[in-house]
Amino acid sequence: MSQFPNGFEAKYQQLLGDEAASFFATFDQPAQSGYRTNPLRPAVDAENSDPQVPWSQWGHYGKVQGNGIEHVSGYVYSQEPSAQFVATVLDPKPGERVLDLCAAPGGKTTHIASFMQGQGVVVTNEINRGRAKILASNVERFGITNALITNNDPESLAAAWPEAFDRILVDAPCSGEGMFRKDPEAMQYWNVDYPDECARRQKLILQSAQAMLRPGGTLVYSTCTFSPEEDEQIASWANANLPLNLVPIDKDFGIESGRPNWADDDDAVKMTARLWPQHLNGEGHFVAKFVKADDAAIHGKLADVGRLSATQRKDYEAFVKNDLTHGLSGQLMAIKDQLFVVPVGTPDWRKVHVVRAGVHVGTFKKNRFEPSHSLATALNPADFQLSIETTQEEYTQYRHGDLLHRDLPGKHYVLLTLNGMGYALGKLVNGSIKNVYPKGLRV
Ligand SMILES: C[S@@+](CC[C@H](N)C(=O)[O-])C[C@H]1O[C@@H](n2cnc3c(N)ncnc32)[C@H](O)[C@@H]1O
Repeated sequence: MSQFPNGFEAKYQQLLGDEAASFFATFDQPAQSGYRTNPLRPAVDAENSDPQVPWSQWGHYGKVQGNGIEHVSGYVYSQEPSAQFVATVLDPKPGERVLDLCAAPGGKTTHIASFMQGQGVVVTNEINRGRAKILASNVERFGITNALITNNDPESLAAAWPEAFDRILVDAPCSGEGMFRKDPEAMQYWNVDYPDECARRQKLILQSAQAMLRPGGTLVYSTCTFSPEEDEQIASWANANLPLNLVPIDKDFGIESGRPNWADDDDAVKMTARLWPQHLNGEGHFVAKFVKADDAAIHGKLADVGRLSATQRKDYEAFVKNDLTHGLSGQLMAIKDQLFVVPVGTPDWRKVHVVRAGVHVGTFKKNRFEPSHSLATALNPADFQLSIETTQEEYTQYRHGDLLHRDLPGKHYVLLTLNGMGYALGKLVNGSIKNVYPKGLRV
């Protein structure tokens, strides 16, 4: 049997009774790994023999290679199977404005964006600055073009954006018991009082989160812990004390209801969902879904984006005409010599700390426009006039910083691909493909 922190075993023995033995036995089994394929990318390999995660549209069991082209080019995202239930319950729709409040490293954000198909806005926030940067790089790698990435505490966001969102996900910081099997180091923070400590923070986060939800909007609260203090008891508290009403979650495939006897016999928590490792192939998770009373349109101002000068517009349009198959969708925004495209409907961000808005399109130089590496991840081969397939050897050489050659005329920014998957821009000039791979990314 695994080495648990003091008090953990006794607590779950008492809570689970007869079921405790099968629960503890799961800790001697390997953790379940999974990944999702990316519907924002073209289906380059429709045949996938890895078994499907039953509750997740794009989900499969299996491991992703960190340095493989599928991961580097954002065709897959590694995510534990139970975690894939959360955005499925949130059920975001194209065109909506969605907030992922506790978002790094970006597992749920990339899943949310998969449902939104590039339409609407996903505001993805992370309180921790270092983790917000990791979130930004994962958003970019996955080819998400309709995101506003922010780095704020929930209270400041609530002050800036009252009732501004159709859907909100609170994937709360928690005691992480459901991850003990996957990452035994997570146990070191645990003590018998830790769940109560986390619950106090979760209540504060939920208070701010509900203030940002429009009437009639949907809020999903999730944790990766087993502790009733952070699961059923938080759901019951929010249902009773915030303007949020629990709504039922469809449960199948061994997913169970929350347990009323762990929340003062509040029957409403039967509407919540628990994923237990002894009942399905996945780690421990808890999910509750709420709707805010009354229906109404989104409130709040929209971002005022910087307009392009006539010269900038001409240079950008020349680039689109020469190198892309169509203009970029969204609102173009110039900040000095930098060009961005931000999603239509982005809320006014003047009072929040933005890490990245939409996609960095490129830089205006004297009489020309230089596209950014971000376009290699934001766009797909069909969006470029020319995409050039490379060999595995050329892929390694180019990512190292070398020049490539092709017997092709003209001057174009091209997308370089491996197995049909884009990984970098190249600058084709009369047969030479000049290396424009960012120096910081070279390997
Ligand atoms: C469970 S993790 C999020 C995982 C992420 N949703 C995903 O799917 O990849 C919780 C996040 O909440 C952040 N966090 C910690 N304290 C917070 C607070 N007081 N308010 C908001 N977020 C907080 C953590 O930095 C962490 O990134």
